[in-house]
Amino acid sequence: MKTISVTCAIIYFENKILAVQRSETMKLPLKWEFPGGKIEMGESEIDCVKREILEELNIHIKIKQKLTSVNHQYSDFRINLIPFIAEYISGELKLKEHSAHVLLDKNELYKLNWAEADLPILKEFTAL
Ligand SMILES: Nc1nc2c([nH]c(=O)n2[C@@H]2O[C@H](COP(=O)(O)OP(=O)(O)OP(=O)(O)O)[C@@H](O)[C@H]2O)c(=O)[nH]1
Repeated sequence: MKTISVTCAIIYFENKILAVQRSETMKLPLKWEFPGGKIEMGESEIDCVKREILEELNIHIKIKQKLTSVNHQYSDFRINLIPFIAEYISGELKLKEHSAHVLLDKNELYKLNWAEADLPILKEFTAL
């Protein structure tokens, strides 16, 4: 089965963490995730995550730390999800693809209905 490599960013924004909700028409509809997307051919992980955040949210970020990648099997694809902690630098936040966003304290993140592959990331991040 196909494995896709996807980067995502846990972004500190105004002292909170930004989470975004997938739209009804995306894969994993209405699940919450950290924004990001698929790595393009020849692209570095960091270039990918910065590009995706600019495309999806219209903001610039600075990468602070890489967390542990997660390999997860969904029913129809396998994902290698590569997480980074980042901070907001500039730009006006605009959702280009997602249906909603929230800014939460670290200890509130678990309340959302996360994409399954994000759960180990959430666990590692909240324990930091
Ligand atoms: N960006 C992002 N994607 C995630 C996370 N967790 C997770 O399982 N994914 C999955 O990773 C896949 C790739 O992300 P993407 O944002 O490039 O996907 P996409 O909407 O372009 O996919 P599609 O066009 O095939 O529906 C999606 O199927 C998404 O469900 C996450 O935290 N962030």
